[in-house]
Amino acid sequence: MLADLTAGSVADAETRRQLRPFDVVEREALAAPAAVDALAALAPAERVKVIAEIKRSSPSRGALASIPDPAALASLYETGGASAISVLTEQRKFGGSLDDLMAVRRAVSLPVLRKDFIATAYQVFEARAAGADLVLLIVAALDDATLRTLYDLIVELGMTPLVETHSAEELDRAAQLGAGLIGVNARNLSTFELDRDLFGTLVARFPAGAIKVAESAVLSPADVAHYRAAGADAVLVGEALVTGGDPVANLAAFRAV
Ligand SMILES: O=P(O)(O)OC[C@@H](O)[C@@H](O)c1c[nH]c2ccccc12
Repeated sequence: MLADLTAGSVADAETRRQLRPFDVVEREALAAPAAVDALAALAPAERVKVIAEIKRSSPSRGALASIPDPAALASLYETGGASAISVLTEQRKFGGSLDDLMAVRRAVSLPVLRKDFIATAYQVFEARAAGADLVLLIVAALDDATLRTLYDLIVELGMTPLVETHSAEELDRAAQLGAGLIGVNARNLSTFELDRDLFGTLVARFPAGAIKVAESAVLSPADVAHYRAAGADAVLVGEALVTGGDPVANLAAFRAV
């Protein structure tokens, strides 16, 4: 599934490149307003930081929410105290787009994450041109050379990589990069199995100074407390916020942990 999602995202980017060639997107990326410092926004603090996600559907859960106005939802997330906004831009299974990201960019001053299956430089330049401040890199989807190349490009463009892992070996690969923002996804992106305890199992392997993000499977404040107790600096929440009614109230409850 992860290979299929990555191949699909790369293919869709290739289609876009036919209309907007690399040099055009590169020029737009270099002309974009400077990226926001995401590490400062997500730095460890007294209270857990929340990365609030805009996600319409997923392969594991199907349709979640139509989200006709992602900018309005992002504004509610900002009001609710989110520290960053994650925007799914993968279209085939998650119903997202770069248009969503650009709309969110115009609506909030928080750091914005491009959540997608990134495997090419073109996709990184697209993210910057659209106003992203962070870009997701999924360790399991990339070989070491590609991971290194894309990591360096994201940093070179002034953005922050969120390096996502799902095993000890992948966390060690993230540490090798010198990543300052590392996530552990409770969800296995190939089998969809969920393991909220994986973060706690791996927390000791985070490099000193890296910001520790627990991703997925937060359905209640108790889940946030579980990740916080295990050492998470931040949590990444999607489904519970897009399906759970009042996002401002939900965020307040998550942050009160
Ligand atoms: O909806 P949840 O269980 O709160 O999960 C959010 C987020 O962690 C999840 O959407 C996610 C984490 N890593 C990803 C990589 C690709 C697509 C999606 C994801």
